[in-house]
Amino acid sequence: MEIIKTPLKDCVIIKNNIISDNRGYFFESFNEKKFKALTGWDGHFVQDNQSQSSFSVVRGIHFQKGEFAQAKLVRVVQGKVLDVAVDLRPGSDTYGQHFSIELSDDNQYQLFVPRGFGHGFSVLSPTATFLYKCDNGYNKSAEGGIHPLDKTLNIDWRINAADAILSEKDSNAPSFEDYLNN
Ligand SMILES: Cc1cn([C@H]2C[C@H](O)[C@@H](COP(=O)(O)OP(=O)(O)O[C@H]3O[C@H](C)C(=O)[C@H](O)[C@H]3O)O2)c(=O)[nH]c1=O
Repeated sequence: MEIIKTPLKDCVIIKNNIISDNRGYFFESFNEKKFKALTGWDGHFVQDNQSQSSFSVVRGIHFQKGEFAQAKLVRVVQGKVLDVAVDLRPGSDTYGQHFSIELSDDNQYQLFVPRGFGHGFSVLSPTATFLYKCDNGYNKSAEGGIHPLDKTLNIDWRINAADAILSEKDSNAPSFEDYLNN
């Protein structure tokens, strides 16, 4: 396992050690001791989630508020997505900035999205199966969101925005400006 820093402090890429042989491949998809030693993170994951989406779906930008905020360790086990983390930490030098990375069953990269970030992804393959660990449980009443096509965030989802498939919740999410003003 190798940690690669991103321009957003504490948001890091995990490059896994893929062990291949004549049968296929093996890698440790999560090892708490190694992960904590390499990242310095002192949290604990309590929930695993899985979703499957079709091409051109965009899920996000989501976060949970306050004490219910979640750090996430995200990966793709089938297909390819563009994964995006948005720094929403008050006082952060990179507040409002985002980092995007292609996660796929080919590169087997993972992204650690700390608490205080918004998160979303777009699907670049016919289907994508997305898994992620959370260090805090789901709390519907603490959910927050920003419209993924927001002009201020100006995220290039690498799909045709006009074809983006959004949930009703995401279609009605506030703009970044409205988020800032609330
Ligand atoms: C997140 C979550 C959802 N749900 C239920 C609520 C809905 O009935 C259904 C779908 O929820 P939602 O449309 O919010 O799912 P996504 O759009 O995939 O949202 C997730 O994907 C983006 C990219 C994220 O980063 C968030 O972790 C998460 O919000 O699952 C649960 O029962 N537990 C959960 O932890």
